Amino acid sequence: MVYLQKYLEDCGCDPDLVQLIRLISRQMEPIRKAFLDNQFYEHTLNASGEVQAALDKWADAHLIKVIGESGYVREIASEEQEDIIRFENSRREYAMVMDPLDGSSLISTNLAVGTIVGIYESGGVMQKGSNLKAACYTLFGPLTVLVVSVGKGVQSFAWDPKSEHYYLLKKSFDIPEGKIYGSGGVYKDYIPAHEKVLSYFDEKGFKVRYSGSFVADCHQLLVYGGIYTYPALKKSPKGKLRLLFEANPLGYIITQAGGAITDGYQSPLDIQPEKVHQRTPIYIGSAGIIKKIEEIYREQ
Ligand SMILES: O=P(O)(O)OC[C@H]1O[C@](O)(COP(=O)(O)O)[C@@H](O)[C@@H]1O
Ligand SMILES: [Mg+2]
Ligand SMILES: [Mg+2]
Repeated sequence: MVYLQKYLEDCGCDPDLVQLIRLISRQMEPIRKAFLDNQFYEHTLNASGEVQAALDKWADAHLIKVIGESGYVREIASEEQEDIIRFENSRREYAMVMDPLDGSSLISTNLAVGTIVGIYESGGVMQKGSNLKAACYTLFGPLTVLVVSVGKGVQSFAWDPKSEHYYLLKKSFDIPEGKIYGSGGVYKDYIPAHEKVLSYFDEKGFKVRYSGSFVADCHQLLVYGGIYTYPALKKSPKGKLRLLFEANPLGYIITQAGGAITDGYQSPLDIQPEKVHQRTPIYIGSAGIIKKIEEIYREQ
């Protein structure tokens, strides 16, 4: 069995980056254990104006504390924090963006949710996603699975509670041109370009697979191919998902697996962020389908 730390070291990762990814990965069991006592919703809103789940706040506070104390990270931007958090005493310049708990609306349904993290080597968090040094996410499903990319393709690791290690599950992913899709939003709010994209999916006989958890709906694309989308809507032209915490880390990983991401016109990975919590429309998944989606948008 190949364990996470050994695999990252064999990839030639900086030792502190190996330790940072390992430290992040080891917070997933405490987060998983916190599910039981954090099934309720708070009366507070996050910076995106969304009601916070107790687990959103628990995971956010836990990760900020542990990662902040590690000394590896200079800045953290979190979906659950209004402002960027700076650690003056950090001994390294890594900068981390995170969605501490993605899929919050599913916590009480026991469907798969996860934690999303992007890591920049230096230069702070307000950077293009194309500058990411590494990205990872966990999926709290039947297994606790960690999916990670350090720029050398994509690997998945499974948590083994007996040995208390993550061991290598799959050492590479190559996204096929699949025929499943999941679209956020409601029909009456769809813009004409998105309606045309959905008609294309129907013509091609695509099946709907949408759970309400971005990280879970994206993860399945690594295996089956296809598309996850939360598009621009009439009343919210930038869609729902956040550029820094959701689009960029998953866009980096899916691209590393031979897939692609677009907002309809360009890759969000090429967008210079202006606001910490800015949103972006997202189509993510099989590269050939993304190309077709951009053709449809160009024809509008
Ligand atoms: O409930 P909707 O409108 O379908 O939106 C679901 C989407 O919202 C999200 O839950 C937003 O993420 P958070 O749970 O981190 O806020 C995505 O995971 C998911 O794809
Ligand atoms: Mg999210
Ligand atoms: Mg979240």
